[in-house]
Amino acid sequence: MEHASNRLPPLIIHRCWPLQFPTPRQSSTHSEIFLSPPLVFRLPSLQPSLLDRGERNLRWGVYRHLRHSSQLRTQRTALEFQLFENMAALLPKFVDRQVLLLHDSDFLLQYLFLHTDCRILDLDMSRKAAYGYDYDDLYDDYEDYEDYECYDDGYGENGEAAAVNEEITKVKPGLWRCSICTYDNDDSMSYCDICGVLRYPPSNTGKNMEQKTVGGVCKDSGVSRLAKSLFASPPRRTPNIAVVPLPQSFTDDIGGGNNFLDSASRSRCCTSIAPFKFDIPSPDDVISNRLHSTKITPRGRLYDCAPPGFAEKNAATTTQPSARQTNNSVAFKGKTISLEENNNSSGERQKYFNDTSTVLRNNEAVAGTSSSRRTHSTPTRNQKSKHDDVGESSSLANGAKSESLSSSLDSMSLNSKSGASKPIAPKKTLAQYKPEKWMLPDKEGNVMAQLNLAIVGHVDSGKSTLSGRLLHLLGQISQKQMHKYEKESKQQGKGSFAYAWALDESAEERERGITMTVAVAYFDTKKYHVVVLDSPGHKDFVPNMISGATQADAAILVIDASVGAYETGMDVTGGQSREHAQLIRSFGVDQIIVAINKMDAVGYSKERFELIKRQVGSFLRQCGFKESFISWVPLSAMENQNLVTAASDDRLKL
Ligand SMILES: Nc1nc2c(ncn2[C@@H]2O[C@H](COP(=O)(O)OP(=O)(O)OP(=O)(O)O)[C@@H](O)[C@H]2O)c(=O)[nH]1
Repeated sequence: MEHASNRLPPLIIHRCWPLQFPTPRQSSTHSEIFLSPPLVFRLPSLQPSLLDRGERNLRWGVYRHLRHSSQLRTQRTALEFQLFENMAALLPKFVDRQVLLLHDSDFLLQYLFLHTDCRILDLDMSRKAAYGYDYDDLYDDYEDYEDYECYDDGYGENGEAAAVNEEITKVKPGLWRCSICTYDNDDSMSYCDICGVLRYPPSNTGKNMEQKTVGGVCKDSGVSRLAKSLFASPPRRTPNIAVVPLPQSFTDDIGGGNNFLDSASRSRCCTSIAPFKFDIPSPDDVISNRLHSTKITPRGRLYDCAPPGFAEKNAATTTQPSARQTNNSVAFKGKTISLEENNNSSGERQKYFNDTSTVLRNNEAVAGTSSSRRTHSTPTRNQKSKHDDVGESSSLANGAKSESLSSSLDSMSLNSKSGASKPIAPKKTLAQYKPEKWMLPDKEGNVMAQLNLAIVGHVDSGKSTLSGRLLHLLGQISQKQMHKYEKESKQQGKGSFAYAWALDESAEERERGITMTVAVAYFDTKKYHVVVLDSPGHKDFVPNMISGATQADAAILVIDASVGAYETGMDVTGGQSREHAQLIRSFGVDQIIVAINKMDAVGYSKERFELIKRQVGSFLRQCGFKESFISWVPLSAMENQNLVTAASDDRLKL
């Protein structure tokens, strides 16, 4: 066995809560690295092109292939790649031993302890007892970590971990385990019966996704920037860090070497945000049956990452799996893109979409009918609203109309001096859309990769409202259900939260008017099963937010443009806009849409938008986001500006 110590200096591994990463130290005698064990470990060398330090180099596809491999995540530090290189040599042995079946990083730590000269500083006392690790009192200041008991992965003081984990990870024949909520589904299910997450790997691989084309997406339609961002793939990335290639045995082990890696990377890792797929509108009852919102439950993987007590704490306010049958709401975290973006041929946005046009060009998307357990029906066409939604739905259904909608407001401009926008009452009816061709599901293919999309941002920035509104516009929330939310929220004197109620399901969340747990919803695009992770914005629930963020492939950062609220969110001493952006990036998310919400509250001021864009952009670049991976969208979730369709208010046209 080749010991990593042959190639690397002794390594001290610190385990710590992700928010407490200190600066690693390196001396001539040893190196240090800080690991956040419950989070995602970026396996090295799985695909060289993904090994840019700033990139997310491993996605869930790989995890799933490795049968729910260890969850371990390293902070990006100068030393990270030392561990990566080390792991490149170690991983084949891991796979051989099937230790990747285990759920936590302890096996890695144990392995390194046993087979290398690494000095392992494990901050979990019980494990220290079990493994006999040395403990250095110098690091007592990490005692906070011990508060997070939910990080316990089953390793008891009696060293029964392996047996426990083996039992946990064992899936009975005829079942498959959801990677998100860990529910054991019947083999016939393509989606998790509890949380709706796409089965991966699929039971029926179907046609090669590469054979699908998505040409012409959004070209002519009135689709907004938000929708387009969801369709778009980011620019191709160029690796800038040399990588030690994996031994052949490892690539063989994980499923066919390059073929697998290519496949995994295509579907999961690197390049594309899925083509956006709108479910075909359907009658209320069908919608009710099709859609559901669920919180990630204590049994779910997300809670594995939360501090101890959170699972229990949130159990009371968490929608249990059964709630799926009674609640039609679906959490959607969306990106907003303006129609204008569609027609804009200049500037960054155009560049972005030029860069990201691969998917768009190829997409003839198709939406929403991929779920085998869903019932599809012909869209109803008799429920058109007289409200704005109708116009938007019309423009969504027929791209040509979007221009006329826009041109009808040509006299307006994005200027604060033009005054506050005319208040528009929340829409009361469900728009029924006639889906465009690109919205329709890919009937030819039956396999979709999964894209996890997190919605993050400061408390009260409008994340849930934006999500609920989008779901409504997309026909994912029925008219009947929306009326119910409106009625109930008004009865509680919280009428403005009607859309948020689609996501904030628990009594406590509704009472307090804040999201407390991550809401999960989904929708399908032609090639992707998009899982929406609606994160709480209150700082008290950062661990919950993290639990969602660690799953994310892409994110929408919602910024409240209101005077005072924006500044608070960006405050260095607790602004959650800042913290969420940092966290999202540190968890490997590099594609982000900044949704500058509540533009109505600042009179759709272009100056305000530009100010926020400049300041937040600067901060995001500091966080490590690349300019080309950031998309900016001014919008008003409440007034339905720049969501699914282009803004009807010219002041929002950039
Ligand atoms: N004026 C205006 N108010 C909005 C807009 N979007 C949301 N709001 C209001 O902002 C308040 C908070 O909205 P939420 O959707 O609950 O915000 P959130 O970010 O989900 O809140 P947390 O999940 O608790 O962080 C509600 O009263 C909404 O009505 C908008 O576009 N314009």
